[in-house]
Amino acid sequence: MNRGTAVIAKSGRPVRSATSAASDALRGADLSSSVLTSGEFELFAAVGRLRDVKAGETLFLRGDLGTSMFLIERGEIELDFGDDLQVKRLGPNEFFGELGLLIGNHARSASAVASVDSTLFELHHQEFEALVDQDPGVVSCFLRRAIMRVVLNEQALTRRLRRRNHDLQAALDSLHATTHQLNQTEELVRTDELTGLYNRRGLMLHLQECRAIGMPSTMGLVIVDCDRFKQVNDQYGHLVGDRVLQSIASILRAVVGPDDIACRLGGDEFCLVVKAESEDEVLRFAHYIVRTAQGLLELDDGHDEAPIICPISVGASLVDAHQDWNAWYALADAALYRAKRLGGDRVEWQDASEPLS
Ligand SMILES: Nc1nc2c(ncn2[C@@H]2O[C@H](COP(=O)(O)OP(=O)(O)OP(=O)(O)O)[C@@H](O)[C@H]2O)c(=O)[nH]1
Repeated sequence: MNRGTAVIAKSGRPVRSATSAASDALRGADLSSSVLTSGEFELFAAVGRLRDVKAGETLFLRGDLGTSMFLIERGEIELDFGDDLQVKRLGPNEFFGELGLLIGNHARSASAVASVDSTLFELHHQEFEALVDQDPGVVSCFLRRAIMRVVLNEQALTRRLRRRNHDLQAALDSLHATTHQLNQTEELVRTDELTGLYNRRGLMLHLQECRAIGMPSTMGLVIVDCDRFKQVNDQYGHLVGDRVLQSIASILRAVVGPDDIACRLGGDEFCLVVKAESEDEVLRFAHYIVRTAQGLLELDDGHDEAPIICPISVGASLVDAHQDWNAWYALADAALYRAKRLGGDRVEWQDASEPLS
């Protein structure tokens, strides 16, 4: 060991004795700082190769394999770690690239570019080895500083990852809440507020979706319309009218299966779109609705109180899935029109093959 002998300065600058540099380095050194003590700096500078770099000059790029470390004597170096990580700026007496020196052929974790004209010292492995012999005290102090820097960087990275995780979780939660709200809004947009059935918009969207995934070639359409409903409103008031509409909605809800749709088209007009292949199947739905309303009317009969139901007319038809809603509606509406003309409180059928009356 050459403790106490003068260090040969590659840069040609005067150097203090290694012993004084070592004690200087150890005395009051803040090991968490990347700023070297003057003792450390002088010792490293003494063996390092002097390099002048111009503003904008690249020392190395992220991913390059490095074998040397740098000390900054003058100027400023920017370390760019890529992605959205903050650019680090190092100034006089700071060092960087030490893992390249200590590990050898270490992939640089940042790109180093001079932001202004700068003077650096570059240390390779053999120069560092020489220092180990000359002043193990300073080298050990430097190694502790380097390890501390790795640990601090790792802690900062862990903190950043935790924060990012937390932000990601918060973003996911808010995405969940927004999706939930959107679903609820979409549900509201598709639903009739008074009865909870699909509204016309909901029905159209639903049919669009059914067409997209493929629907059976025939369906049953049943249109339901209250008879003389205006009189209910006029005689008992709007709220009673509302309750009658809700009763009809309940009847429709009770008859539909999972593949059928019950909808309030508007005002006192409702419809059912049901999975059906024959006239009988569709008529079963239609007669059930009218009979249920008639049954409730009989219960209501003789009471002076406000009605919970009114007579209803129904038009029904088998419709071709390839035709559009207007064609479907024209068929069932022709049957409904006939039911109304015949005095209401009944079911009428319209065959697709017969002319609309
Ligand atoms: N209570 C209530 N009434 C409504 C609502 N929407 C529409 N109406 C009323 O429903 C009535 C429908 O009247 P019309 O189309 O003449 O039907 P109707 O009196 O049943 O006549 P017919 O169908 O020919 O027997 C109107 O008076 C509307 O004001 C609602 O949400 N609640």
